[in-house]
Amino acid sequence: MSRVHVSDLTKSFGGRDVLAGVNFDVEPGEFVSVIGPSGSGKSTIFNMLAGLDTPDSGVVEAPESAYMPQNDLLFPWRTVLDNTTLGLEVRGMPKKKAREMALALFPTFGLDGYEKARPSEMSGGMRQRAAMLRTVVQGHDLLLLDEPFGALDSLSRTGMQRWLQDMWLEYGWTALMITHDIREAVYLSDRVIVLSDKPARVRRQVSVPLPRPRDPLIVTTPEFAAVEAELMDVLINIAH
Ligand SMILES: Nc1ncnc2c1ncn2[C@@H]1O[C@H](COP(=O)(O)OP(=O)(O)OP(=O)(O)O)[C@@H](O)[C@H]1O
Repeated sequence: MSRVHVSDLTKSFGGRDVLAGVNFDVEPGEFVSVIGPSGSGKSTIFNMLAGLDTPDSGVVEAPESAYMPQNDLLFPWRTVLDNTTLGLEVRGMPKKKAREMALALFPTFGLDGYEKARPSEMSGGMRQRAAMLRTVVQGHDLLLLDEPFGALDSLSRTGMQRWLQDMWLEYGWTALMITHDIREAVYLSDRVIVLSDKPARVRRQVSVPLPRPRDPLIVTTPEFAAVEAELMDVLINIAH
C-alpha cells in the first residue's frame, strides 16, 4: 500500500517545538505538495516519512520511499551511470545487474549518451534527472521530493515540471513534494498542503481541480489563477 498517514505529529529540537500536531493523508497515486514558511518543519516531516528521524509523538505510516533531497548529491568523481546505480549497490545488488536496470531508464530520463559523463559536464536539469533516475530505479511507490528544481533557472524549471508530470502520469507514483514556488505546486499537484509558521500545523489543504495532462500554458488560465490566489492569500496571512 502506498498510502501515507500522518497523525498528531510532534517534534521539538533542543526544547524548541518544530511540529505541533501535524495531520494529513495522501492517497495512493496522488501528487501532493507541501508549502509553508522557511523553517516551518517541511524537511523534518519528510525525514520522518523516510524513516530517517522519529517523531516525539504521533503516528507516521508510509511505505518504503525514494527520497530525493534538496541538492542532487551526485558524486563528482563517479560517472553518471555509476551515480545512478548507487542506491541499488548500497542495497547489495551486484553492479552488473544494477547497471542493466539503470541503463534501461536512460532514454526515458533524457540521458542517453551521457552514461560515461561526469556530473560537472551536464546541465542542472540533466543532473536533476540523473538524481531522479537514481531514486526511481529503486522501485519504490512513494516519491519524496524536497525542492527538486530549486537550483534551476526558470526555463529549465518549466521543462522539468512538465517532464515530471509526464513521468508521474506514466508511472503512477504517489508523490509528495516540498516547494517554495506556489505556481510549481499548483501546476504539479492534485492537492497542496499549507503549513503554518513554526511550530507547524496544517493550516489549509487546497485541491487543484485542473484536468491532466496540464499544458505549461495552463498557468495563464483563470482557473489556475484562482487556485494560485487562494494559496497566496493563506501564505500572506501566515506571514503577517
Ligand atoms: N537535527 C536538528 N537539530 C536541531 N534543529 C533542527 C534539526 N533539524 C531541523 N531543525 C530545526 O527545525 C526547524 C525546521 O527545520 P526544517 O528543515 O524541517 O524546515 P523547512 O520547513 O524544511 O525549512 P526550509 O523551507 O528553509 O527548507 C528549523 O528551525 C531547524 O533549524
